[in-house]
Amino acid sequence: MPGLPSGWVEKTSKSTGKKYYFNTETNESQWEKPDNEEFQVRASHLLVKHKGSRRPSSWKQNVITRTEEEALDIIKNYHKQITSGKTTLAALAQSESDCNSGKNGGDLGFFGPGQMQKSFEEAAFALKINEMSGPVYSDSGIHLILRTG
Ligand SMILES: O=C(CCc1ccccc1)N[C@H](Cc1nc2ccccc2[nH]1)C(=O)O
Repeated sequence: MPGLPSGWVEKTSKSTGKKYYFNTETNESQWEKPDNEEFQVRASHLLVKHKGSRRPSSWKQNVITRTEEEALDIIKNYHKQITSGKTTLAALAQSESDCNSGKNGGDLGFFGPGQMQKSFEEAAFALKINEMSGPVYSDSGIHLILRTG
């Protein structure tokens, strides 16, 4: 679990027994766990699903029938197109990603630990800013991940 930003502590409300968060430096309190930016990354991704994907359907194709091997060949081709400078991950995500985030160039926004599938999270957190992964497998299919923040 990501830590709390400095100054924040977790408390339990005496009246409701609910957990809340109190900042010992500012004396502010809030019900939501404060986001810890330093534990967050921002990333975009390009997803190629296959017949074994958790949800073998997408805006592009109602029923996805390609095999995992075929998906890997496609992802490797996209990886080559991006690393050669022929195109960008955002452009390919827009036209090719099997995830709706493709509409937004594959941008997933900021996320912290525990928010994405483990294999995706580990790959994204291992990247430097502006670095792109190789093929990353998740229950959704095979991804290319670009860390942007
Ligand atoms: O879960 C979603 C929506 C993700 C999303 C985030 C932010 C903006 C727009 C979409 N789509 C799945 C495919 C999928 N599986 C993922 C696993 C990890 C990260 C992104 C993923 N995308 C699917 O369509 O099966």
